[in-house]
This record gives sequence, C-alpha cells and structure tokens, in this order.
Amino acid sequence: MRLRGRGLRCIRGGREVFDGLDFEVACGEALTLVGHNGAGKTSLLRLIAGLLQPAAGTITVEGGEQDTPVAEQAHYLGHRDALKPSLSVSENLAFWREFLGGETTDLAAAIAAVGLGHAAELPAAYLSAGQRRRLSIARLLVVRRPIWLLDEPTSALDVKGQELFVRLMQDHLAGGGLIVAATHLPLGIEAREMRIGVRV
Ligand SMILES: Nc1ncnc2c1ncn2[C@@H]1O[C@H](COP(=O)(O)OP(=O)(O)OP(=O)(O)O)[C@@H](O)[C@H]1O
Repeated sequence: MRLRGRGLRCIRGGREVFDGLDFEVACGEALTLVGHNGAGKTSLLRLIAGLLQPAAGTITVEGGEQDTPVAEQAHYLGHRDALKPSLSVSENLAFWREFLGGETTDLAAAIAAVGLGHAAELPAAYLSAGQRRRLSIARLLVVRRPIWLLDEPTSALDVKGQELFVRLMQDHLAGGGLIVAATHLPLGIEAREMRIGVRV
C-alpha cells in the first residue's frame, strides 16, 4: 500500500498555505512533517483525512483497499482530544469503536495497552491531559486502520507514555501500517522528514 499526494494546493481563509506539494509514503514507513508555525502541517493532515478539500491536486492510495476512500482508511489524531467528558474511558472508546466501525479489537486490551486499565470506569472529565491523550491513542488501537495521521501526538505524554507510544507506532509499522505525523520534536521512530513552507 502506498499513500500519494500530487500537486496539492491548500487555501485557508482565502490565503494560499501551500501549492504544488507532493508526498509519498509506503506501508511500513513513517513521514514526519516539519516546518514553522503556520506552515501548513495540520492543513496537510486534514487534507489527507478528508476534513479539508484541496484547491488542486490529488490524494490516492495504491494497493490495499483502492476503492475505499482514503479518509475511511485513516485515523486522524488531532490537537484536541475528541472525548465526551461525561462518558467513562471505556464508554468513550466504545462510542468510537461503534462510530468508526470496520475491523475492531478488544476494548479492554486497547485501554490496557495505553496504561489506563485502572481508570477504565472514570469519566473522561476527570482525566489529566496526558491521560486524555492516552485515551485518544487507544482509538487508534480499537479500530484497525492502516493510515495513522498524527498531529503533535506526543504532546502532554510523560516519558513512559512517549515510550509506550513509540512501541505502538513501531508495531503499527511492522504490521504494514503507515504514519504521517506533524511534529516539532523527534517522534522516536525511524522516519523520513518532509519540510513544509519556507519562511521568508
Ligand atoms: N480555520 C482556518 N481558517 C483560516 N485560516 C486558517 C484556518 N486554520 C488554519 N489557518 C491558517 O492556515 C495556515 C496553516 O495552518 P496550520 O494549522 O496548517 O499550520 P501548522 O504548520 O500546523 O502550524 P503549527 O506548527 O502552529 O501547528 C496558517 O496561516 C493558519 O493561520
């Protein structure tokens, strides 16, 4: 499987963010997007996730499930943790598993994998920032999707949480998945780097 973007142009709020952008990532590979604040890293992730439409260019998947839209093959882990505060950790994850559908895995195992086993019945409103991030990461595990789009994924994670996430990313790549991540810090995994935007 190969994810490819060609000639992408992105316009936001009437201003061009980037134009003529190409990228390519194959299964088992990670691509990190680097660049200054406002360069367009989040915008590119949102284009791939289908949350924004490109003004020009194409995003395609070769191999794998070619007829399934890219957005349905991708998890988008954004800046904000998409959680319902009144629902417990396991209820939040059950919601996402139901909502996203497709190939799912065991809920309790996903919660344990991110180190939240002790907090499974706690309302999400009571979670710390790092715990909320861990719960968001559990969404990547509970529904299997080959493309992980990650926006500053390690923000708020403590050292153990970062180590844990590195292992989860490595497992995902070893299992044939691919990762595109926007980050200002090294992700801790082997990755190709793509710079977006040049400050003038
Ligand atoms: N909803 C929006 N409406 C209009 N302009 C927007 C919107 N969201 C982002 N932008 C603009 O698009 C440009 C790219 O923003 P983006 O969030 O993609 O940058 P980034 O590289 O991810 O930045 P950072 O490193 O700060 O996260 C910025 O100039 C920003 O102001």
